[in-house]
Amino acid sequence: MTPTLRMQDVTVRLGRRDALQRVSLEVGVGWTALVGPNGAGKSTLLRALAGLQPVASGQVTIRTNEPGPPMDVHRTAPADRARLLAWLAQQGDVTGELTVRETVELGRIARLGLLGTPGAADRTAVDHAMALTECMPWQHRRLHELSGGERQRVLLARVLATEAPMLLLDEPTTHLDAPHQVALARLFRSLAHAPAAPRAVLSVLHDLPIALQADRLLVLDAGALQADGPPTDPAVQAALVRVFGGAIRIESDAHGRPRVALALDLG
Ligand SMILES: Nc1ncnc2c1ncn2[C@@H]1O[C@H](COP(=O)(O)OP(=O)(O)OP(=O)(O)O)[C@@H](O)[C@H]1O
Repeated sequence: MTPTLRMQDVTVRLGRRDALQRVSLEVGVGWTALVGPNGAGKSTLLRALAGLQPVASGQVTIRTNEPGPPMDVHRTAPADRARLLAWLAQQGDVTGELTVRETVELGRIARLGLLGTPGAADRTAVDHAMALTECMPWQHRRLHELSGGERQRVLLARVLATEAPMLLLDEPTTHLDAPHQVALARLFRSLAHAPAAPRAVLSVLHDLPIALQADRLLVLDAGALQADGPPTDPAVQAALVRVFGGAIRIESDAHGRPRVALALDLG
């Protein structure tokens, strides 16, 4: 069973303001996109779900198929958490001196712990993650020798190498060109719906055309959840237009599927 993350009535205080205000939601199997304007609290919400951001009130719990009550994510040991969920930071957090392969291997070390010895399964997971993100050709290059988009794909490979059932991805499409954004959207959908081991994929996205391909949208504004549902839900679409201040329009394509357009009236 894929684990489920549950956020109950969570408030996060940053400085003098509430970056999250009494947010409740559940994240389970499927591809969920978290969207909202700059400063809405998306990264804060993702960090709180990952147990990396202390909360002022409320609780985040993980339910697995282990017997017993759900675990409080903020009280779970880092190595146990790493087996359940993987997090892609908004700003790359690894040194540029490492090679691409060494960087992707860090994803396995988080899972093994520093004293664990990598084996054949670890090498296979690293190779597979690099193949999925098309990083294999640069495996011996150092991170600082890569372009922004190439580096982003390596950091994503590190997350995929963990083989964690829950992926929390903060702006995974940053720096990517259009073909690689589309490839990532396909990858998220296939990971979320893999018949043998479906995963929970939660991605913060500014690319609304890509976000509308997700199974579910969470619309956040000013630290509060404004809508939660599939992209076809009129309440979700209305919330999107509202939180982006009318800068976008939601239209229907020839098959009745929603698509987003920038309201490009420059006056
Ligand atoms: N360390 C901090 N101290 C005080 N306020 C902070 C701190 N970090 C973030 N904030 C504020 O908290 C709010 C939420 O920030 P957060 O990074 O979660 O937003 P976001 O939705 O991810 O934004 P973006 O789309 O720009 O990445 C913002 O108003 C931000 O200015």
